[in-house]
Amino acid sequence: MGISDTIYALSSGGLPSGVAMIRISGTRTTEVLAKLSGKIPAPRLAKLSSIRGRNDQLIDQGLVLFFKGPGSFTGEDCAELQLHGGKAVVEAVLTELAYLGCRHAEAGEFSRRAFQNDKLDLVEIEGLADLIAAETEMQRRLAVEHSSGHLSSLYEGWSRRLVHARAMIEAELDFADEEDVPGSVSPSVWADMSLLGEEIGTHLDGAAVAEIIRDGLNVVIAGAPNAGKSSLLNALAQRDIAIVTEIAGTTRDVLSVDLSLAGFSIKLHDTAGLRETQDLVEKEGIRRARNVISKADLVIALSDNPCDFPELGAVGTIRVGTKIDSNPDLWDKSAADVLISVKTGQGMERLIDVIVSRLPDLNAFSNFALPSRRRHVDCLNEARTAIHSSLAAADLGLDIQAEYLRIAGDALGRITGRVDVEDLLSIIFSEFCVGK
Ligand SMILES: Nc1nc2c(c(=O)[nH]1)N(C=O)[C@@H](CNc1ccc(C(=O)N[C@@H](CCC(=O)O)C(=O)O)cc1)CN2
Ligand SMILES: Nc1nc2c(ncn2[C@@H]2O[C@H](COP(=O)(O)OP(=O)(O)OP(=O)(O)O)[C@@H](O)[C@H]2O)c(=O)[nH]1
Repeated sequence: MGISDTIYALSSGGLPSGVAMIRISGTRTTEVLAKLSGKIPAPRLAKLSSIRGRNDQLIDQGLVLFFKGPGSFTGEDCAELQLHGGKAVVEAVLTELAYLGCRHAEAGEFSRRAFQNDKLDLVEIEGLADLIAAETEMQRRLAVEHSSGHLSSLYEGWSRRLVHARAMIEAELDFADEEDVPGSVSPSVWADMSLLGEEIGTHLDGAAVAEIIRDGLNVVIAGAPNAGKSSLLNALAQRDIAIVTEIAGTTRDVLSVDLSLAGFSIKLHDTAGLRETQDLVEKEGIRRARNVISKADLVIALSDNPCDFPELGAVGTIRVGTKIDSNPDLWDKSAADVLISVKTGQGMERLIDVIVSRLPDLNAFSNFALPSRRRHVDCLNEARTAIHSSLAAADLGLDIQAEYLRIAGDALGRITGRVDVEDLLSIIFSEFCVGK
């Protein structure tokens, strides 16, 4: 490796902070530590040291940790400097590291090295990125299943079963008599492949829920002008985000806000009131409203008049009657799912309960080992299809059946990164922050 194979970055967050952590990785780690702190501490023991720059000038007193490769996060020699989290302190140490010939790490570069040194596979690395990005409890639980290796073990178990089946088939092909057509493979092999296809199918059933947990549920507030849409958005967000006026047609563009409900991330969108109009700007607003409604996971349809609910044709709709403080007599029970007044707060808790009841039922899943990324889902689908093709190809010969199982194994291997993923790496690692 060249002179700048040793990388560094501030791995902790914004400054100033109580303590800041600078991480170093690469072949020159010990040399750099010796220059900065005079000595190399015993591996994995935090040692309080003076950190000195050129001319022996004291920069800070902090904790120094050394991790001898390959027993480190990246698999290389690594070090951590846990400093006082002042801007100038950190700046001085980073400057010193550059002076000593190290290079600032790129986003995700520590994790990339961990992958290259077989410390982490791609599922774990993607899980780490998700764990760092997680804002809700559900996102954290999903991510930690990936980052901790649980999902990787599941996929590796499946890969081993495929390899075993292929080995049994190859043995039959190799050892069948020259004149003989290859005989049959033990039925238990096919029974296991059939079971594996089902297991992958069940696992894939969790993908829709995982996607909602990871990317959030799209909830759209829709209805006629003046129905109280913007008032509801502001009330649910507990912030003054949308402009509220008595003028019908106030909201033009789609306004979005992120909420956390029952541990789920919700993307709530306020839209322009739906009506016939000649106003060009309002027309465009309504076009955008219809567009987000068509992509919604859930629509909250508002009306301040029971005879006037918008017909949206959307998948999941909650019908909400508004302004019941001013028009209580207009409504009978059957007209709406929920009646609210943003002004008095009446019905708001019930509305939230109804929204939560429309969220995926996590009790249906025994754990959070769910496929959360398009990339995983595509590979899993490919593997399942190939297994089914193999099972259906009994008439075409064992070699064709074995080839389908090879395709299935490769698809699974691409999830964890054991097979053919060079072109994916830059995309995956670029999602990371620097220092990870
Ligand atoms: N101070 C500090 N805290 C941290 C990290 C870190 O790098 N530094 N982590 C960074 O993400 C996470 C912990 N993850 C880590 C993963 C592996 C190793 C490591 O040294 N692995 C070696 C030895 C394993 C062992 O002794 O059990 C190895 O895998 O060989 C360290 C931290 C969260 N907390
Ligand atoms: N009395 C009463 N008035 C309400 C309530 N909610 C909203 N309003 C009033 O109804 C009017 C319209 O509210 P908005 O929230 O702007 O309605 P909107 O559906 O977003 O309207 P557009 O942007 O025009 O589509 C405002 O004057 C609000 O103060 C309520 O619960 N009770």
